[in-house]
Amino acid sequence: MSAEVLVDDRLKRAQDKARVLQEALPWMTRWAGQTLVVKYGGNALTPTETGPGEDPSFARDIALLHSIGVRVVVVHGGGPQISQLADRLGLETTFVEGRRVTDAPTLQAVQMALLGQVNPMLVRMISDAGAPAVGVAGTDSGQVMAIQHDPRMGLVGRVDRVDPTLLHQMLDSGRIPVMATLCTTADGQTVNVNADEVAGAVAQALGADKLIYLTNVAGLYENFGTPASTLLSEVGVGRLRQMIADDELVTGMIPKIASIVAALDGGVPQAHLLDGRIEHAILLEIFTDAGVGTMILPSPDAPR
Ligand SMILES: Nc1ncnc2c1ncn2[C@@H]1O[C@H](COP(=O)(O)OP(=O)(O)O)[C@@H](O)[C@H]1O
Ligand SMILES: CC(=O)N[C@@H](CCC(=O)OP(=O)(O)O)C(=O)O
Repeated sequence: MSAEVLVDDRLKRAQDKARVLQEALPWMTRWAGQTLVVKYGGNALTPTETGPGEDPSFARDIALLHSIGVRVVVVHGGGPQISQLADRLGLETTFVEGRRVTDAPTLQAVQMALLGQVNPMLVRMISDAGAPAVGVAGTDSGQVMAIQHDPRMGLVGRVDRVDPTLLHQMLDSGRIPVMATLCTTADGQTVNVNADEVAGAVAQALGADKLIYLTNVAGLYENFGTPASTLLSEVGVGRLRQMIADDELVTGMIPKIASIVAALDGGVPQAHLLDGRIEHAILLEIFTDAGVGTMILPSPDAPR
């Protein structure tokens, strides 16, 4: 290759980077000082034989958002990691409408996987990326209180209320709270709560400006699992209500969409469903004009 072609090539790459920066800058200004709740689904991590799987690009994205002044809270799941551990312990796994039936031994597996594996791993990854992450659980200081709603589900709760005081204090002091979704009932019982639900309730209690769910699909599909399946790039809460009423949602999408509807009804202005397995999914969503995944707005004409 001639010297001119090489110089040309370097110039083009530098110009591409300059274009990316130019596109990102207004979005950086727009999001500085805003509060973002990111729900990191266990499905966005690929579990390995020895651990829950790692994702340094996610950690670097979170650290970058923090460095430009975004107040970030990470709420994580770990469903596949819990199932893997339960399987090793010889425990049977049963899900009802996207929620795990949880008896006492299963609750121990949930605690081991979330508090012993996934939470410390995410805290370490974000810290390694240069940002001050702090591991917390819904049970800490009773910040997420839950109600045992269905005896058939066992030690499973639904969020009753969130006290955001501790989270605000951590955000005010420049920390990134990373929350595991074990919660407490009024009589002091620790319960397993679906992470989508906790993320939505935390976003609402914090008055967050954006709620992002990272999962293992490109976004929300109409006619999911059929040849007519289509990705929705933008959708209003009204359409989501219709999908729930028409039983169009299955498995893990049920708690996700229900919690997004509740969060937007509770004042969170926008939510996103993104494929967390895509490198830099969050940055692509926040810092590009086109965005990726599915954007959910209270109404079609709501501000972006
Ligand atoms: N309409 C839909 N659009 C996209 N995914 C759907 C839909 N309905 C059900 N799903 C399922 O929801 C899953 C994501 O939920 P879940 O397994 O709970 O992930 P996570 O661990 O990220 O919370 C997808 O892998 C997909 O199989
Ligand atoms: C009650 C209930 O279902 N709790 C979930 C908590 C983890 C979770 O929600 O993980 P994902 O976000 O990866 O699905 C569970 O036990 O799997």
